[in-house]
Amino acid sequence: MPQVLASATPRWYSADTSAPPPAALDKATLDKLVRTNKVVVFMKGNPQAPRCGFSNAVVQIMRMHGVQYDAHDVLQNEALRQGIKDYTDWPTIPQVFIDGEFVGGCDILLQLHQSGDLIEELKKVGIVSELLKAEEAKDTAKK
Ligand SMILES: N[C@@H](CCC(=O)N[C@@H](CS)C(=O)NCC(=O)O)C(=O)O
Repeated sequence: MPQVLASATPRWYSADTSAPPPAALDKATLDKLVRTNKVVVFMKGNPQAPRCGFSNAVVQIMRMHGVQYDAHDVLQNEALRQGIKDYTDWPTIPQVFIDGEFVGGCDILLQLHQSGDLIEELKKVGIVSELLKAEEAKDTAKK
């Protein structure tokens, strides 16, 4: 490559494919991470600024239910990004855990939300969904 072009190559461009992929986080670390709260979400970005539409959808669903959760931004940590995919054998982000158990990604969470099963899953771990509270308040007002 002529010198002038080489020096004009943007710093983020690299044709170097010999760099090793980042190590994935180990199972023991992830076992702990998925239990830091009753609900844990691995996402792109954070709840205030999701950086992918699927992660944003999960945030919106959690918000509707008024759920407090721990969110881990995989874009800040490549070892976490790969580690969580290996851990669940699930190829994509976001990933949602309830009580340490893998629930699924955005599509599954949306299905659970639409069927009403998310309210039940949350109830099992002692979380009363804001949607359930609103329904109950409506029923009480009718009586
Ligand atoms: N249908 C998936 C959509 C999620 C998805 O396709 N995520 C992609 C793009 S954000 C992904 O994580 N790709 C692998 C990666 O970025 O590491 C779901 O239900 O969560």
